[in-house]
Amino acid sequence: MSKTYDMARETFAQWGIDSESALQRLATIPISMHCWQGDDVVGFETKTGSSGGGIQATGNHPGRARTPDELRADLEFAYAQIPGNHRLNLHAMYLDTEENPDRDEIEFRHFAPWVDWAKGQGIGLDFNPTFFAHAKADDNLTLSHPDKGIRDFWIEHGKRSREIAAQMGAALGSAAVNNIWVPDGYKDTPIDRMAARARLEASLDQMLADPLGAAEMRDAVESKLFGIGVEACTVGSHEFYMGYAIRKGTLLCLDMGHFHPTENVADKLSAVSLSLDEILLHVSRPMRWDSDHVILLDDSILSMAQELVTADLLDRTRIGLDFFDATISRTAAWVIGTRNMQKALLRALLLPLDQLTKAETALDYTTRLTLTEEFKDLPFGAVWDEFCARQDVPTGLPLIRELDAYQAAVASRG
Ligand SMILES: C[C@H](O)[C@H](O)[C@@H](O)C(=O)CO
Ligand SMILES: [Mn+2]
Repeated sequence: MSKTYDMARETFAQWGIDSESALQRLATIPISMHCWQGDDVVGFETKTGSSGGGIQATGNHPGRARTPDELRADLEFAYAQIPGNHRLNLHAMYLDTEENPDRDEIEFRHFAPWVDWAKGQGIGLDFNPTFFAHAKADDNLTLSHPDKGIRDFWIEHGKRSREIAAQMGAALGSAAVNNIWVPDGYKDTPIDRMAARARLEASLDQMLADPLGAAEMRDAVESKLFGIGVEACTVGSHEFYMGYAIRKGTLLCLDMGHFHPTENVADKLSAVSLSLDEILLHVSRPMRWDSDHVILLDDSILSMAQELVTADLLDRTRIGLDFFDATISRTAAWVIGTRNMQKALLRALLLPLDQLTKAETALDYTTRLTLTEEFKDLPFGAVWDEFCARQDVPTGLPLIRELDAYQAAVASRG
């Protein structure tokens, strides 16, 4: 134990906070790191369509992973710089096979190398059907397309994705979340929103009809406000999916970039959790729109972590990340973003909750404000450094040296 940590431990103890319990709790919280930060959401299929689903990585920093092996090597490096034991969130378009199955033909075996690798790493996997970057998504309509043939194609893709997720969960002994994000929408004002939403609902019902075991997989549905090319209407809006998740018992995915920029997504956690068993988060940093910037240790992330702790939602929330920045080192992006999520959680775990709730219940808002502001000066950094040291993960200058050296080693990738 370092001297600095020892002093910090004393300081927190004076406020009635046990930093050791905070460290122990933090070590048990897995973050599901998204594979798509490593290759700018390109995937490993032979591309058949132009639709990017309105999401777009910008930048051309050297080092993009071009193969599953390169992506796994980058992930291994990133995990080694992140304290704790985490998960990988895979999209269906990241299959690893010599075959070229269409989306409605994918099977578990096309992802077997990922499962073997995850076993070796001791990490869990999560999964996502990919309803974009395909010729049959070029109308910006998939599960809600007026053409039954197109809807059926995507329903089959969705069913297969669920089965793959369930087999991943079974193989790894840890339930995989299968998150459904559908980019469907209209660039200009539609006449019949109801018909599109009714079609989406009917398609989802068919996709989810098979009740797969909760020990192997859990379904999640992700809403969105708008995307490039679907500015006027997104079929799978927040209200649509909140109702759907509550009625059907799926997880609701709250992506921090999928709301009006001034909305406080952290505020939604307690509200929706009263009607849902579990929540999935896509922690992101929207800048003016759903720009998917790397998350900072900023107010929005701190509030999110604080809500998870104060509302006692950690055991009912799967924390996933969703950002992609191709203007910086992609491995550094993963490491910085994931560590920031952990740092935010640590700060929340180090709050004097009893004192704060007592003050609030007594309507003593002066004490509540004094406490939150005084707390900002406490030595969180020393506790974080101790956490990293115990997990044998670098901080400060040694971390920067690691990140730079890895980036230099992958920069020659074509
Ligand atoms: C690649 C992801 O599925 C995607 O980012 C989705 O989760 C999303 O947030 C779309 O805006
Ligand atoms: Mn998302």
